[in-house]
Amino acid sequence: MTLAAHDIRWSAARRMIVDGVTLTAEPGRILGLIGPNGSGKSSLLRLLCRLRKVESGVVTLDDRDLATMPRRDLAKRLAFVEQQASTEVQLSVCDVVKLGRTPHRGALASWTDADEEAVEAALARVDMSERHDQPWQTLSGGERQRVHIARALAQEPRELILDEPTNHLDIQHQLSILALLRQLGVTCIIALHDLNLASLFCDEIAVLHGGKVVASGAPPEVLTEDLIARVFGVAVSIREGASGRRHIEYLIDPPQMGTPR
Ligand SMILES: Nc1ncnc2c1ncn2[C@@H]1O[C@H](COP(=O)(O)OP(=O)(O)OP(=O)(O)O)[C@@H](O)[C@H]1O
Repeated sequence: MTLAAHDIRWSAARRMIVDGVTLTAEPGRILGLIGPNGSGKSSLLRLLCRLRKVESGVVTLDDRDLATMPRRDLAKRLAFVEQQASTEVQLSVCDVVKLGRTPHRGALASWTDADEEAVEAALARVDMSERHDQPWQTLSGGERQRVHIARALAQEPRELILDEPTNHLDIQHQLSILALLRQLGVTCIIALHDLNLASLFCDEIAVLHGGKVVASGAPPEVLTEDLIARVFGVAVSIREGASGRRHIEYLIDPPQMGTPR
C-alpha cells in the first residue's frame, strides 16, 4: 500500500465537496480519477497531497498519517502536477525543472551531477530538451504542462499525483505522457476527463460524483454504458475497437451534431 484515503471529508462555503472518500493507490499502478465537472476531483487530489487539510478521516502514506509527516520527507516521496500551475517569476524551462530537486538538496548544498542528470532526463522524457533555456512565460499551454510534468519527474517521486495532465496536450503528447507514466513504474493518481484514455492507461478507476466515490475497480468493470449515462448523462456505446481494445463511442444524433442523445 502506498497512498490511501480513509473516509475523508472536506467542505467549502458550507457545502460538502469531498464526502467520505475511501480509496487506495496500489504501488506502481495507475489509479484514474474521473467524474463530471465540479464532482470534487481537484479538491480530493489536493487533500491527498496535503495542500488542504482533511476535516475528518485520514490520508496515509505507507500507513503513516500524512498530516504528521515532515514536509520535506513528503516532498521526497510525493509530487503533484496541478491543473493550471503558473508562475509570475521570470524563469527558464530548466530553472522550473530544477525546482523539482529542492527536496533532495540541503540548504547550502551545491548542485551535483546527479541533480543535473535528473533535470536533463526529465526534460528529455517530456520531449522538451531543446527548450532548455527558453523563458517559461513564452511557452505554449501544452509546453508549460510538459515542463511541469518534467519538474515532478525531476523530483523522483514514488507517488505522483496529476490533475488533468493531458489538458493542453495535442493527441501525440497525450498518448506519450500517459505511456511514459505507465513505464515509470511510479504509483500514480491521475484525474482525467477523456474516458477512452482513462480506459486505455489506468489500472484502476474511481468515479467521483457529488464528492463521493460511486464506483471503483478495473476499467471494464467501472466504465459501463449504464454508469456513464448515470454519472455523465451521456449515452454511449462500448465496443471492441480496431485495436481490439474497448472503445467508448458517444452517441450523438448526426443532424444535430453536438446534441447528446
Ligand atoms: N475554496 C472553495 N470554495 C468554495 N467552493 C469550492 C472551493 N473549492 C472547490 N469548490 C467547489 O467544489 C466543487 C468541486 O470542485 P473541484 O475543483 O474539486 O471539481 P473537479 O471535479 O476537479 O472539477 P473540474 O472537472 O471542473 O476540474 C465545485 O463546485 C467548486 O466550485
